[in-house]
Amino acid sequence: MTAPLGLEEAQARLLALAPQLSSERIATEAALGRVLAEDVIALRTQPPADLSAMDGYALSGDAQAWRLVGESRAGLPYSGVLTDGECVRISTGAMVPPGADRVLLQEDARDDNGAITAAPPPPPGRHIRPRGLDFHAEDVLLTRGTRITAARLALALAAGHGTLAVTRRARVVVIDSGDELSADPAACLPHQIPASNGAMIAAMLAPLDCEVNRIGPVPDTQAALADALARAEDADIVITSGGASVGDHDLIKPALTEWGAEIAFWKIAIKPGKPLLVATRGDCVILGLPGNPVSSFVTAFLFALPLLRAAAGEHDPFARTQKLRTRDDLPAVGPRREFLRAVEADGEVCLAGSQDSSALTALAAADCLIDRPAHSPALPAGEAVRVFNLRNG
Ligand SMILES: Nc1nc2c(c(=O)[nH]1)N[C@H]1C(S)=C(S)[C@@H](COP(=O)(O)OP(=O)(O)OC[C@H]3O[C@@H](n4cnc5c(N)ncnc54)[C@H](O)[C@@H]3O)O[C@H]1N2
Ligand code: MOO
Repeated sequence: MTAPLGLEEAQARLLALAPQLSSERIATEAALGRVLAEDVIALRTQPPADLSAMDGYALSGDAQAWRLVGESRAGLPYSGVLTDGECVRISTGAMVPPGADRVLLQEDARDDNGAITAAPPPPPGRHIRPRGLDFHAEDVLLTRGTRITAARLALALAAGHGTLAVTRRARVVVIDSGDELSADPAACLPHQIPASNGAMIAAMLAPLDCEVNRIGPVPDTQAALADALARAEDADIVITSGGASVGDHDLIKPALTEWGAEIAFWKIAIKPGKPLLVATRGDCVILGLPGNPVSSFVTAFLFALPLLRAAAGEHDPFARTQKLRTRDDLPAVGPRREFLRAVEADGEVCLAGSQDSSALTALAAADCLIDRPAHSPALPAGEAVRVFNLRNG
């Protein structure tokens, strides 16, 4: 039997298998959460002209008083050219007329029958946003592989893009498996538990904007699993949970083999999450997550999310980590690298409760995972530890 793989080696082997999704062109307004398939290059300059940053008066030159000759409104510019000693009323976002070189704040202005005086007089350039302050036509604003956030969506629109080329949505099938699982959490018999992993995994994938099709709970028979897998023919990625271990009723591995999948690797030296199984069938990648809910969560976080980000072509598919001080004494670590459920407060971390791989209460309280290397000795409170932030998804 081969030894369980280390985390980074397993992640690298998985990402090397990631399907490369094709691209499609969609409305920019619909692109939230999608990944750019090409660079976004500015089609226009922003602002397109010198604009006023304040409501007030656009002045021409230094003077004791400026003669009011008109108005420049946002979307309705003044059509003339100002000469020294002239001014126009101007609103925020309106074009500064040719000849004007500064803007006087309305609150600092006095209007004596069209003679505008200033206290204090503004220096040249004051309150003018110069043309191109934000970006110029032809600037590369966003690069291929960037995921669209609300701000990036606004930037693409401002740059003149009504549509964007993005990676198509991954088709993901999520399968719950286990004889003990009840589909209805409100109608659970004493020998049953509610199926919760599939919904949890789908919720973790939601920010990555995939097409998720849920199947199950599927009973622990090879025929039932074969039926479920047959429904996943079109999937780019199949994620199962449960049945990944070595018990007599852990049938994911044989069911995958029967389906024609090839096992790429099985078992990772991490806790929780040891029985993770990875297989391929054509371009489809199958992740067999362990059934314990926390093991399912941690392996989805460390493997499924990076796999989907990589399939979409995202630059950096891995979650970010930071170093924080632990407020609790941490126990020694065995041969498996451990991911402890923890809560961050004021730049420190403390354990979130039971570290059993079935304990959803601690997972639900946690907002980060403390990463403890295999074979680490016990660590006293106050020492620095590496932490994965779960808020980053
Ligand atoms: N002899 C050994 N036994 C086990 C080993 C081992 O190496 N040798 N590994 C243990 C580890 S580590 C884990 S993790 C679990 C994983 O087992 P499975 O992936 O086969 O999961 P199941 O046995 O099917 O279920 C485990 C546990 O999780 C609950 N479960 C399963 N699916 C769901 C779901 N969709 N929603 C909610 N809860 C679910 C299930 O009821 C079980 O309680 O194996 C150890 N055993
Ligand atoms: O992965 Mo298992 O949850 O380590 O017990």
